[in-house]
Amino acid sequence: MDRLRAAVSDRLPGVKSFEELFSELQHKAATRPEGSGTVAQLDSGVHTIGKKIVEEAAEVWMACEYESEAEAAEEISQLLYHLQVMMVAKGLSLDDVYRHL
Ligand SMILES: N=c1c2ncn([C@@H]3O[C@H](COP(=O)(O)OP(=O)(O)OP(=O)(O)O)[C@@H](O)[C@H]3O)c2ncn1[C@@H]1O[C@H](COP(=O)(O)O)[C@@H](O)[C@H]1O
Repeated sequence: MDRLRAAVSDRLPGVKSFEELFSELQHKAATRPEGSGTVAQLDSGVHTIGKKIVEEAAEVWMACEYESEAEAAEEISQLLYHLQVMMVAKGLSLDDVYRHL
């Protein structure tokens, strides 16, 4: 728990954690604000979200093999986002996934 607290307090201001992003996406799904890309993704369905995950995974691979660390990190963040969108689409919680880690 101390390590978790240290990791949170070390984070740059304005930078969200995996858990914070997931809460935000769940809130967007529940409130459906105008202009939300997440709501549009959710409306597009599991098949389209799945294709996006595969596309982002390929971008992660390419960035890690051929691009900078910063570009690799950005692609990884996008993959994590789209995985979270799929979790919300499927009604999965963080614990549903964490129990397999
Ligand atoms: N972290 C993300 C995030 N990562 C990736 N993406 C989306 O994933 C796309 C990936 O970019 P690419 O360049 O790979 O894709 P692209 O092919 O150019 O884009 P598209 O043609 O697919 O739109 C981006 O265009 C975003 O639409 C994200 N969209 C939203 N978020 C966060 O999710 C939260 C809710 O966002 P909204 O629902 O848009 O309010 C906010 O905190 C956002 O910062």
